[in-house]
Amino acid sequence: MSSIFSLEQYREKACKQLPKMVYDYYAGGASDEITLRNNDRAYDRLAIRYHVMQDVEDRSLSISIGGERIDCPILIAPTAFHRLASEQGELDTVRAAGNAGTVMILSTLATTAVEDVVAAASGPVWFQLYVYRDRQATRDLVRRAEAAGCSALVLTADAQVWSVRERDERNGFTLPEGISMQNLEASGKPTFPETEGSGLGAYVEQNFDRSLKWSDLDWLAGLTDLPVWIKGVVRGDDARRAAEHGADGVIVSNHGGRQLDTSPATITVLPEIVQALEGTGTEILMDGGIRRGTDVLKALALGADGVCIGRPILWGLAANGQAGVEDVLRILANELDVAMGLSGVTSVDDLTPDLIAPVAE
Ligand SMILES: Cc1cc2nc3c(=O)[nH]c(=O)nc-3n(C[C@H](O)[C@H](O)[C@H](O)COP(=O)(O)O)c2cc1C
Ligand SMILES: CCCCCCC(=O)C(=O)O
Repeated sequence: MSSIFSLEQYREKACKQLPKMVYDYYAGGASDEITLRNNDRAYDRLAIRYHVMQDVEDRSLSISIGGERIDCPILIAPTAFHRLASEQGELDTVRAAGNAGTVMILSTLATTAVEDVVAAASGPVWFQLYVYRDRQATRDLVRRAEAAGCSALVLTADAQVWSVRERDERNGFTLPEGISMQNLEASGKPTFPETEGSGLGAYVEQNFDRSLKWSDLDWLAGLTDLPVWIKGVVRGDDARRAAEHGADGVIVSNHGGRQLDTSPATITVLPEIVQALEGTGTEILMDGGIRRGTDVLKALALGADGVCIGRPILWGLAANGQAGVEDVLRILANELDVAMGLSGVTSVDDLTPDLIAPVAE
């Protein structure tokens, strides 16, 4: 019987086990980490106005997303470098995703090749795309993701310019010998720069396309038959533009507080984005600071079709590999199930905005 009951306990365990450079990279945010903290805290400022006497004997957490039915509305956000947390890295994560009945979104910067990840999967894998200055390298990534069997592409739009990440600078973040960005081997862009301080900024500077604009979303949507999502949106007008430029889905995200510090907590901008996308058929996911089932419930009630979690997956992975990731997903899903039952709701579709109210001061 596990003595871990919460995602916070997984974070504490991972913190004890991981080298400081890795823990800080996973845990950290941009600059003063204000958005990082606000992502978490914003859920506490919302109360759940629950119903009673609703017969909640039979409950289901299943949802349809991107044309697929999955058991659990908690998806795995794309995060780089899983082999810094466990030897099997992304293979552990994708096996856990399959057993939990959810989607894994694989990072461009995975430390396992997309072909190997999909081969180990028993559920859907989506591919997160960073657009490289070298468009042929970007096309190659798309073709590899398609050929491997990924079922959607997720274009990350909030990292054209690298943020200031003081923890990584202080620690001189680098990739250890033997760990590399496996999806970029073919395009000859696998190397992590040797620099003073963190190599992350230098890599992004050299490789990511800073000129990314809305017409590039049309370009990507025209390049592939896969559904295209855009990740990193925090405004209604941008969400609407994304839909106009061919996005099938939008991920409301501020990159877990790792890019523009003092950008808004994602749960606070979700209603604006839901409103902007009304009637467009564009699906909505959101991430940032989700650590409790009640956080998930609030996001779903305010109009997200599902949520993603980033760091808690890495904590599970570091603490206990595949079993740790499965346990993180199990704990959060169980908390959501309890929160739904106690709110008088039996299915995700029945979570509605009237359940949520600002906490009275
Ligand atoms: C260590 C780490 C690496 C990340 N790498 C990527 C990435 O490669 N691509 C991407 O689009 N987002 C990346 N993100 C952002 C996550 O996809 C997600 O937006 C964020 O982690 C959600 O917040 P949470 O960690 O509070 O759940 C990363 C986040 C972390 C913590
Ligand atoms: C190799 C440099 C880029 C790493 C990007 C991973 C990421 O998005 C993050 O937030 O960290």
